[in-house]
Amino acid sequence: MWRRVTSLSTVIGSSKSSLLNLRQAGVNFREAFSSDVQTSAEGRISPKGKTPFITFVLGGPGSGKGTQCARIVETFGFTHLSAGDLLRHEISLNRENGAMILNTIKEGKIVPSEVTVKLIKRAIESSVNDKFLIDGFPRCEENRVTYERIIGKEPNIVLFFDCPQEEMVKRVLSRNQGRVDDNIDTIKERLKVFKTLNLPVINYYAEKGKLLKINGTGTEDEIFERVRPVFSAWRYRSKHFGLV
Ligand SMILES: Nc1ncnc2c1ncn2[C@@H]1O[C@H](COP(=O)(O)OP(=O)(O)O)[C@@H](O)[C@H]1O
Ligand SMILES: O=c1ccn([C@@H]2O[C@H](COP(=O)(O)OP(=O)(O)O)[C@@H](O)[C@H]2O)c(=O)[nH]1
Ligand SMILES: [Mg+2]
Repeated sequence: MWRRVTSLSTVIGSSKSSLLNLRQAGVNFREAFSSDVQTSAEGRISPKGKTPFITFVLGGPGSGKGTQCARIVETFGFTHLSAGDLLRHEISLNRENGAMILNTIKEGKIVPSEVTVKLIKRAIESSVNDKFLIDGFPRCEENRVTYERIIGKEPNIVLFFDCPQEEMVKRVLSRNQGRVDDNIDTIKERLKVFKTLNLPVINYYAEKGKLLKINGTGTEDEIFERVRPVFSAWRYRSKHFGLV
């Protein structure tokens, strides 16, 4: 089971108290906020020569990943890499994999890991930033293992937006972005894929002490107030201890 992070909602005040609350919530700080992490055989992947600080953002379809990522970008200066957006961009460019990606998304299945990881790697390498939110990835164990093999490091922390299924379905059906997968049939498949393939990845990170489970219900503002302490703690640590 993942570690419960319900106390996040009560974290207010200084960044120091945020750190304490997060520690009580079971976050492994040595692991989560350390810049002393492995790099790939090809060397460091950040253009600044620094190992980037990577946050994976997970949750079911409609759990609010993209919405909260936009808020984190605005407040904490991260670069948002949505795996789904990177894949949709490939479709729009009519690249060789475009048709395969489109069909996979229509069916609510998972695109082959190497395709997605290469897009993520390219986006990280072409950015001048050194802190990233990777949204909607990894979606299965094979995604996770392929990422670690190609990128050469694990994420520093993993956010999981926990949201009831009925709420996720309601949000997706009213998203109105013209997405080919925002229909009831594909949503059913996406929910199945989430439960069977993504939850094991979420549990894996919980076991490693890297998971921050966030209650994904309530207004966008309320949810962001649960997210904020995570990054306030990160900023405090990076300022005072010189870590990324
Ligand atoms: N807290 C919230 N309450 C109600 N609707 C929300 C909330 N957060 C996001 N939404 C809306 O729900 C839909 C799905 O949100 P999104 O961030 O795209 O989720 P995800 O990236 O996890 O699929 C969007 O239309 C978004 O505007
Ligand atoms: O790493 C990823 C991310 C997304 N997708 C595909 O892209 C779709 C949409 O993903 P996105 O993250 O945009 O959906 P969200 O969860 O935000 O609704 C998924 O259902 C998958 O078919 C994938 O195959 N691999
Ligand atoms: Mg999204």
